[in-house]
Amino acid sequence: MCPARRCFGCSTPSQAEMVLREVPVEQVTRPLGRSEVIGLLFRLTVFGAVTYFTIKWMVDALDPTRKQKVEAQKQAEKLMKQIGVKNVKLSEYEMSIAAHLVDPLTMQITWRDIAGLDEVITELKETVILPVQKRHLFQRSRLLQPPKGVLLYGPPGCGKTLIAKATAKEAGFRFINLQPSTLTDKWYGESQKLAAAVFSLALKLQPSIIFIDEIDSFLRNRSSSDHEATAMMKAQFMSLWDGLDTDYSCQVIVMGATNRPQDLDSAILRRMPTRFHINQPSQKQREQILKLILDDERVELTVDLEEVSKETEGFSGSDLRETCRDAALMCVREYVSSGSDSEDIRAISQSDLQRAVSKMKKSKSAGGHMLLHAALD
Ligand SMILES: Nc1ncnc2c1ncn2[C@@H]1O[C@H](COP(=O)(O)OP(=O)(O)OP(=O)(O)O)[C@@H](O)[C@H]1O
Repeated sequence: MCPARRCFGCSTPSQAEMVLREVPVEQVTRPLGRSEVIGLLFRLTVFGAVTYFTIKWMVDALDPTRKQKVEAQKQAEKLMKQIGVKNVKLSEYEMSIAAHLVDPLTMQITWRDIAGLDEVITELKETVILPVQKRHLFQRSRLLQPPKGVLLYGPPGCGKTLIAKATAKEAGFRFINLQPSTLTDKWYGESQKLAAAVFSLALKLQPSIIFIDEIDSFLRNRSSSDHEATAMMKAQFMSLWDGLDTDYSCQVIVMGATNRPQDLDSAILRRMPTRFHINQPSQKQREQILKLILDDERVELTVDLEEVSKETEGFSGSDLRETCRDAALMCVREYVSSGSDSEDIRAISQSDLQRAVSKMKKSKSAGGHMLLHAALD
């Protein structure tokens, strides 16, 4: 007898045919019973579910950004709870942007924390804050709508970030503090989804400010050397930004800060018609900043801040703060080294401030030399 199939050479039936002959015909052709169908469906469902979850688990395990995403999600959920945002469903990408969200209620910076920039503050109040706070007064005028883009430019450490935070705080805006790396250090294609998520999140949480520090590093002059994904992300960012302009009632402002406005793409500059130059503080401004920084500190009555302000030409607000901190630390160091068990640390004196100023001048010029060498190398 031929083993497997029917042998056409002879008329002997194959093994398979023999087996089939033994199964009654009605059993092969009869329709399945109800319980058999249910059993089959159940088995198919279990099989499908196991396959789906296994594949999902494998994809998750292979995703290098998974840990970051989980962290971002936790952070975002915490923040959303804090700011009382309920019933707003966020996508995975919006979640990772929401991790950079700052609640105006928990934000500490107000106008009172900024010295010497009264003109900028007044203009911001008129152009940005008032139209938001008194919407009904401005509603009918297209000209008086708050700008969708504001640029703060000037040397580092002079208060650009302070101004942005205080604006959000005073206007009651939610503040999305975006570092360029959030969008650019991503896998191919992710940047665009994240850029879209920035705007969709800002709209869901409006009124909100999208603050982009070092906006030049992110939206600099477009060049042919741009990576294709970067170029696409920039283009998309701009078109989403334009979308804000067409939506008359939306309350989202993009606020950018830069030390290098000349590096900004002209298309970006056009989208930021309201610009503020936050320059290196003048002598009068330095005196005001020093006064503010030392306001809550123990300072000898003989300290002459006008004198200190004259000696600190070229210092930024941040340099002044560091100088005052150094002077205060001198008092602490003296207290520790004297082994005193007195309840008080002595007040900051004029000579502490003068020593701290010379130290800062030295470190600034050393920094300057280092930069010069780096540029020449
Ligand atoms: N006008 C100011 N009044 C009070 N403090 C100031 C002022 N300018 C700067 N400072 C101090 O310097 C710190 C740094 O300021 P800020 O971060 O706003 O500078 P920036 O211009 O954003 O700098 P960067 O370009 O480096 O981001 C502030 O936290 C504050 O302590």
